[in-house]
Amino acid sequence: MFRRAVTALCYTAARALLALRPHVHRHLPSVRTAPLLGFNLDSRWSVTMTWPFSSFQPHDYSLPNPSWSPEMMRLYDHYNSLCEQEGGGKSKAPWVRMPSYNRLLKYAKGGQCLSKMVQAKARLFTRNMKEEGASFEYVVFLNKQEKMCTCIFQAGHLLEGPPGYVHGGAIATIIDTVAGALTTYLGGLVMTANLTINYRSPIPLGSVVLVHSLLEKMEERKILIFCQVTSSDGSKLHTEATGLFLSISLGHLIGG
Ligand SMILES: CCCCCCCCCCCCCCCC(=O)SCCNC(=O)CCNC(=O)[C@H](O)C(C)(C)COP(=O)(O)OP(=O)(O)OC[C@H]1O[C@@H](n2cnc3c(N)ncnc32)[C@H](O)[C@@H]1OP(=O)(O)O
Repeated sequence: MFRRAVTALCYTAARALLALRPHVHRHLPSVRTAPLLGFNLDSRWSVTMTWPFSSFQPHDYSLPNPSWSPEMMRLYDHYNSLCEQEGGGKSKAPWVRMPSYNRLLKYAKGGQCLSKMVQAKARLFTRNMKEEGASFEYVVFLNKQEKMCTCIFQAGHLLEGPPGYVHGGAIATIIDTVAGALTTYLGGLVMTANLTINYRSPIPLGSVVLVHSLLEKMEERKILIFCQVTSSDGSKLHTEATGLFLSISLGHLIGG
């Protein structure tokens, strides 16, 4: 369901971008979408394709790869078993796995002065490492009923800060990503306005932790999120954070 919603969002955004930039126009099949960037928990979205840009299906990085540790796999299997299954099984299950690609918009203008070369090479920060297991390995599960996300995060060796532990900026990044995913689901296109982080205990490099992200308050364009990073068994608190996200227009993103 969420995958379809994200696809519809990407599709709608792509159409708007392409309308602004007719010289890159391509044929996009017709699709029934909700209003532009208007995610709604109760809406029923219907799309006839899985990827709006071409017949090429991008790699979904939220699926297991050989670098995932047994603990990562155990948690993945656990949350996956609580999910809606493709084809209708457990359709009432509140959890969905969120797919994750290394680009959000293929033709995003990305501000006013992004060159074609930069556009072509642009990649999502958390998905830009070719070597599996070297940096951010993660999968985000969304609970639609509880309006929360849980991310299973395995921190690779390139994320070192203090010797043997994860860099605080990398922790901030995964928190921003998980909270950003939740707020995108709740509020459409968003940007982080404020992130306040308390680092309570260091995260060992290579370990698997859980990043929980929960809606605290939603007031017009403002979405307030509470986050906790814990050890995989929940016994140790590593990090706490609050994030303020603001719904934005597509024009804000592309410098219009
Ligand atoms: C398209 C396909 C998508 C597919 C999707 C798939 C999901 C895949 C997930 C990936 C997840 C990645 C997640 C990365 C998320 C980033 O990393 S975003 C990058 C980092 N953030 C930025 O660069 C943002 C830079 N800042 C800005 O652009 C602007 O300041 C903002 C945040 C958009 C706000 O500007 P604005 O819209 O003009 O808002 P403004 O009118 O100033 O303020 C509105 C209200 O908010 C309040 N406010 C604004 N800023 C603040 C603040 N910092 N603190 C407190 N209050 C504030 C104001 O006081 C005002 O309040 P009221 O007066 O209404 O009560």
